[in-house]
Amino acid sequence: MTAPTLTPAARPTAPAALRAEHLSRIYPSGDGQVQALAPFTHTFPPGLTAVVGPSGSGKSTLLNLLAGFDTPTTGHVLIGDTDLTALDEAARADVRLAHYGFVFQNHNLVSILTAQENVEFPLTLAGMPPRERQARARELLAQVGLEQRGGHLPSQLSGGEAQRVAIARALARDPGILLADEPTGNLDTRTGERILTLLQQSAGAGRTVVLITHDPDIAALADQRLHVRDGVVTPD
Ligand SMILES: Nc1ncnc2c1ncn2[C@@H]1O[C@H](COP(=O)(O)OP(=O)(O)OP(=O)(O)O)[C@@H](O)[C@H]1O
Repeated sequence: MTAPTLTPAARPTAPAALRAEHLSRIYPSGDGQVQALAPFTHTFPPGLTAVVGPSGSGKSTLLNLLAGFDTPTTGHVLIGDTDLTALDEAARADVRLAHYGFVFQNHNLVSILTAQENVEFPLTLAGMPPRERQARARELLAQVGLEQRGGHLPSQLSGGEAQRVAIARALARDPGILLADEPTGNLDTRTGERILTLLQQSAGAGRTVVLITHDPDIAALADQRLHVRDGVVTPD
């Protein structure tokens, strides 16, 4: 099978600049505390940024803060002119829907929905009419090479196929920012490379893609790398 390609239809209309300013996170730990992320300032450029580092170094902490899933101890996350950290949860959820797509290690597809329905789901939430969203979901599944699998449930898909559906779903609303937490972690090398190709194409379409990976070979293919060690983030 030839490698799937993402067409211009999957491009975000207005890429949003993602910036961390003096972002840090301290968690309570027993009687003391752990600095999961030391103060970190960085503008994420459009393209693919790999976040690498040993287990427990702070990678997920950083991603959760960038997504607004967690509240920083200090600092801000800026999406263009919007300060995500200054918003309440409802407003953060709106910003996430408008600007972010997410891909997780365990694809997080809804088990009782078909691949097609999973991709349609965010479009349903956005109020897109049925015919339009069905066509959009079909197009996205074709772009990830799964036009024949729309009627399959997640349990009827391989791990790599399910992850491709998850990418199609993440791209459904043309987000400017795609955050991916170990999306290749459960996959064999070849399947992982195929997922990486899709992420690279997403990034090539003008998105800001941030990818957590343990795999140095995958990190080497990113446009830039952030190395995390004991909560300290250092660019290449
Ligand atoms: N909710 C929390 N409460 C307390 N400590 C936490 C919490 N989340 C993370 N930590 C701690 O913060 C540090 C960084 O954790 P984090 O999950 O960000 O690492 P990671 O690099 O993503 O690890 P892995 O690669 O194993 O997923 C660790 O010491 C972890 O135990």
